[in-house]
Amino acid sequence: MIGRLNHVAIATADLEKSAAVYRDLLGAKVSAPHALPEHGVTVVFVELPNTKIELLQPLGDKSPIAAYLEKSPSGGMHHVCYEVDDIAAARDKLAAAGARVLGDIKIGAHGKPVVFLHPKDFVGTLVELEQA
Ligand SMILES: CC[C@@H](C(=O)O)C(=O)SCCNC(=O)CCNC(=O)[C@H](O)C(C)(C)COP(=O)(O)OP(=O)(O)OC[C@H]1O[C@@H](n2cnc3c(N)ncnc32)[C@H](O)[C@@H]1OP(=O)(O)O
Ligand SMILES: [Co+2]
Repeated sequence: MIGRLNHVAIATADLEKSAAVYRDLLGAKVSAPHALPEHGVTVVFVELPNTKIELLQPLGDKSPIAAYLEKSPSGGMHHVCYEVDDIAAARDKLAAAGARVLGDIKIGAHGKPVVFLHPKDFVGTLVELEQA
């Protein structure tokens, strides 16, 4: 079902400082910050030759990454995103198998449909699916 690794997301309380680590220390191509109020995050994209890193900072008072940062104030790996050909079919198949699907399919940071799967059903890792 899953295809390419689309991105790995890292939660941070200080987006500017984290972007500087990737840009200035690691020498990566780093975007300007994009606010995504529908997702409750501001994101910076780090372009790597074979995938992307998303640096995420909470946006608004109901951010889905706020509780994570309370537990890990220095930040950390938040989710992995795999590409699928048909996101509705993937969601339905996983839900039928008993996996917890978190909310509805939404349009994600790359303008494509995305949906999240509960970390407790995926080896302790929050999984995002993105339609390729
Ligand atoms: C940039 C836009 C978009 C894109 O296109 O790429 C994005 O990536 S947006 C990214 C942010 N959006 C989301 O994360 C949406 C989905 N997330 C959620 O629905 C919630 O965050 C959650 C996963 C259900 C957790 O909700 P929360 O209120 O934080 O619940 P708990 O704190 O009670 O956590 C329950 C349980 O799960 C563990 N947990 C939580 N988050 C993670 C995580 N990221 N990775 C691994 N494990 C996680 C948490 O520790 C709890 O465990 P226990 O303490 O053992 O119960
Ligand atoms: Co993501």
